[in-house]
Amino acid sequence: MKKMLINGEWVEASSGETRDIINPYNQEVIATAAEGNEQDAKRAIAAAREAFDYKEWAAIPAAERGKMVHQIANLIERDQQELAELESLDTGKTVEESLGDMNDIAGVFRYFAEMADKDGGEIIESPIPHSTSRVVHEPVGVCGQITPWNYPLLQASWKLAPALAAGNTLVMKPSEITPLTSVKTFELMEEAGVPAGVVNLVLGSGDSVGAELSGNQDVDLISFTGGIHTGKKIMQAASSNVKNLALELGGKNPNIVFADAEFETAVDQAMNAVFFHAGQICSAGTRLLVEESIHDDFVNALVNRVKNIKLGSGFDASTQMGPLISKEHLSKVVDYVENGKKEGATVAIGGDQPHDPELQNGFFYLPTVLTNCTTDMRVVQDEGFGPVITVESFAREEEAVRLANDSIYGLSGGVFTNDIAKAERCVRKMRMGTVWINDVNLYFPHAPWGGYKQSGIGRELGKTGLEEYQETKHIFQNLKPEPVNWF
Ligand SMILES: NC(=O)c1ccc[n+]([C@@H]2O[C@H](COP(=O)([O-])OP(=O)(O)OC[C@H]3O[C@@H](n4cnc5c(N)ncnc54)[C@H](O)[C@@H]3O)[C@@H](O)[C@H]2O)c1
Ligand SMILES: C[N+](C)(C)CC=O
Repeated sequence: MKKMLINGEWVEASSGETRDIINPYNQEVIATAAEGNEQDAKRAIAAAREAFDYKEWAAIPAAERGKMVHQIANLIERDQQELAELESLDTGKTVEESLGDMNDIAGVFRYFAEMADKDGGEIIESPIPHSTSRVVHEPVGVCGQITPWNYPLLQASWKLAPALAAGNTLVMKPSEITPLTSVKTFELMEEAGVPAGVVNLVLGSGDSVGAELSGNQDVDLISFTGGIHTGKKIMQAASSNVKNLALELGGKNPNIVFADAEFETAVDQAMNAVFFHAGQICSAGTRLLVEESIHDDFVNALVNRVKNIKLGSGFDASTQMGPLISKEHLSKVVDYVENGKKEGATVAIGGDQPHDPELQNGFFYLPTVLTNCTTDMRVVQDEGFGPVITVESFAREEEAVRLANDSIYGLSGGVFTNDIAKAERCVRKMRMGTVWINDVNLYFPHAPWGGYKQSGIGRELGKTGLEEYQETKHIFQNLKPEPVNWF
């Protein structure tokens, strides 16, 4: 039984309810987890409040917090194989991808550990005679953190590491369908010496635990990664006590390929952009925009490569693409493509579930390329979150940028060209939080991550990622206090 960590104790749900955790490759039950509810969330919030307001955590020097966060990184590195296998069991992604995630995750903890004691505040030149003025950064308080199923531990690490480094306490709710690596990591945080009540883990559904975290008056900040519709609900709930709010939402990310790009690289990266983790990536380059003069050659080359993508178990070293996360999500991807066909898109390859008998117990969908797409189609505008790429063509640079920006989302985008000036012109006009030139889907702890437009509010990672977990306080001191005699 996977339990919840509340105030330093591993507990079952107060209701006694549990949930089966399913392997998306074969639908086997891989674990049973406590299914918490609002009452469990309330207890965890109260513990985090108490730990922040009245326990020794607030007095621990920043350097000590930094050491603790470093130790979490050490333990993640020690247990990376076990964590990677749990992540692959839970999500279906290949163990190779999960090992890459674990390496990134340890790096995130190290990055924020290093930052923990580097901020000594700032002296302001006071305009008032005989006074001093300075700015200090303080933790926000109790943080509610809600994470999705596609990168369960990676997305959690982007929240846990800065929150702890900045001196907050927290309650995390992972996706109810992928809690395994979060449970293990909370065990590691205990082992690293994080005091009781500072980190709390509540398992359960978004409607109960997630809604409580978003609306509860004792939570000072809510940090959410997930879909746009949930993000809007959380934003509304967070208004009840004007919480600090960080939203990392979805994307419908364009990848522009100009005729002068290095052809083989652009084809290869167009595939990397969308077929890793079966396209279940917020920044997946699902909208391919190809210059007219190379459109047909590009599509042919892409289809020839896509034919060879090997689907299978994440635990088989030859597998390149695993299943989708769940039956419900598979049926959404099926509907998304079927609607695209009705709208007039042509299936160049894929467009169906595989017929291979070995894949029939898993939630597989074939890697799919849709051509004859136009920007007004739902299949081009909506985030499908599956292994599906739509192809549009353009004649001129301005048209490529206009098509790229024609979206409610603004998470990420790519440009492939050998003309540096053209690349720079394009990326400066693209309304997205991350843009890549001649590359795709790169992220690292030092650079901020987040979205323009409806892809979110705020930034994770980088210096900004720490600042999200800090309040800014101005301290003014009068060095020559005397009556003003105004009244
Ligand atoms: N921008 C990013 O960095 C980023 C990263 C990863 C995933 N995502 C996005 O996440 C989405 C896929 O994840 P998902 O399907 O798990 O998203 P989701 O919005 O369905 O769920 C995310 C989390 O929110 C919880 N939740 C659901 N309803 C809630 C409510 N009413 N109140 C509070 N919490 C609630 C869920 O239980 C889960 O833990 C995609 O849209 C993807 O683009 C974005
Ligand atoms: C943010 N990222 C790219 C790690 C995962 C998005 O789903």
